[in-house]
Amino acid sequence: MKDGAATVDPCFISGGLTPQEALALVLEDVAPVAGTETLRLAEMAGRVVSTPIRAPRALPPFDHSAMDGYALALPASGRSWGGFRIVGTVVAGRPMRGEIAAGEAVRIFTGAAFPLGCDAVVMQEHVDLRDGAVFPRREVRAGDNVRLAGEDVAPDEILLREGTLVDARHLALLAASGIVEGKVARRVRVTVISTGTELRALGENLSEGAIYDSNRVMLLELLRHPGVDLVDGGIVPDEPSSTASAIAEAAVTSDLVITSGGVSVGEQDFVRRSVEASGGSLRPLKMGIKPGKPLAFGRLGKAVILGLPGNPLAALVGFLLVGRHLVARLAGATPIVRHPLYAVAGFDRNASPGRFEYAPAAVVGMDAFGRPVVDTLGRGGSARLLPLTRSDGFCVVPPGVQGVAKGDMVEFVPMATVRVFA
Ligand SMILES: Nc1nc2c(c(=O)[nH]1)N[C@H]1C(S)=C(S)[C@@H](COP(=O)(O)OP(=O)(O)OC[C@H]3O[C@@H](n4cnc5c(N)ncnc54)[C@H](O)[C@@H]3O)O[C@H]1N2
Ligand code: MOO
Repeated sequence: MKDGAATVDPCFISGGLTPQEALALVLEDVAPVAGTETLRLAEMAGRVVSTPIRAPRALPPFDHSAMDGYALALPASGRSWGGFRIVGTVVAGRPMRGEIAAGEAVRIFTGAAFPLGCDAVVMQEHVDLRDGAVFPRREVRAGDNVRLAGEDVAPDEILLREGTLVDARHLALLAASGIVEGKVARRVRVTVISTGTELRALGENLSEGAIYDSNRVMLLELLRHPGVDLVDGGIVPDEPSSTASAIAEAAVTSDLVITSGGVSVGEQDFVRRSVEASGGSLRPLKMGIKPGKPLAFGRLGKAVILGLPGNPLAALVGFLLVGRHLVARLAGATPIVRHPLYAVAGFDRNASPGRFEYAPAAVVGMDAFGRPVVDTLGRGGSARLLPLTRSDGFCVVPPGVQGVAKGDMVEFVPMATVRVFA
């Protein structure tokens, strides 16, 4: 494919559901957690608004000047030529008493309450001053440089909708409105468990055939957020009873249990059987993706279970495509609509029949049109971590006959979005 964005040939989505279809099925099955708490303003950052917050007052609360200059009381004719006698000064925080008569002016500063009787503000750069009067050098119209009470927010208007993930901008809006506290959804409790007899925790000795557990620290970091009550569920060996009891225990206190490893088809893949043995269910998602195909989703009691594959890149992609959305849904956050970004492929790659391939890629430059060019950094593989650390995101190679050729536009998912609530 040479021109335009790589499109998906539906005949080739035979390997499973598209990521969007699989996510929609999963989210259909998950409801936001019940329970709210009331928090002080600064503590609301990173939390999800559970009840709409309305404006107790207008913003701005009073008419005021947008510039340093002179507030003019225009004559009935509306003309602004000639001199306006300066009768006082008004600064921010100290409103002026009394009313200004037509033909008079007040020295005014940005943020100062607009004096009664005045019609407009002229910037100080646009006037001449003579004999205690101000002479505008250009026409001034009523309303110029005046910010009216309520022009930003009307009283009782909704400031934050239910489902808003509170960030610095929302805190500023609430503070401007004088709101000291607000109701947010309770934090979502997520437990992360690594499964695998070969896994060792950091600090332990590596015996023959063992590796250090790297998924847990990665997933915990991707989940670290004020809206998440994180639990490190440790490592469980590939053994039915310990896997079952670790998952069952976590499911009692957690809204979401994320496991990695043990979800594939081998006899040593105990996660599904463990969840089922405890009375829950866990099904492969049948998502047509590479890596990450063995992803599984289910329930145990009230908890949602997400089984990520063991290979680190596959676990990360599973978290990108499903895990982070599950947490957002459980928290009651309004889904963030992100339109796909595209970049110019600096590489050739065959498509994987029936699978969307997520290939770590780095931005390596710009083309003649100023568009970013991305490259996939040589040989990848779902067990490799080093190329991942050198990448800026993922290129999505869609299923289709042609694959991607140098110069094609490919979807690019920035690494910054591979996080909870991102
Ligand atoms: N016969 C088949 N074998 C496999 C298939 C398949 O379809 N048929 N799929 C392969 C794919 S793709 C993946 S991905 C893996 C997923 O398998 P599991 O989720 O069951 O994962 P494990 O077998 O437990 O581990 C896979 C790999 O990852 C390493 N691992 C596991 N946990 C961690 C961790 N916490 N930190 C670092 N590395 C971890 C583990 O040692 C294995 O090397 O299955 C393929 N096989
Ligand atoms: O999910 Mo596996 O790592 O696709 O390669």
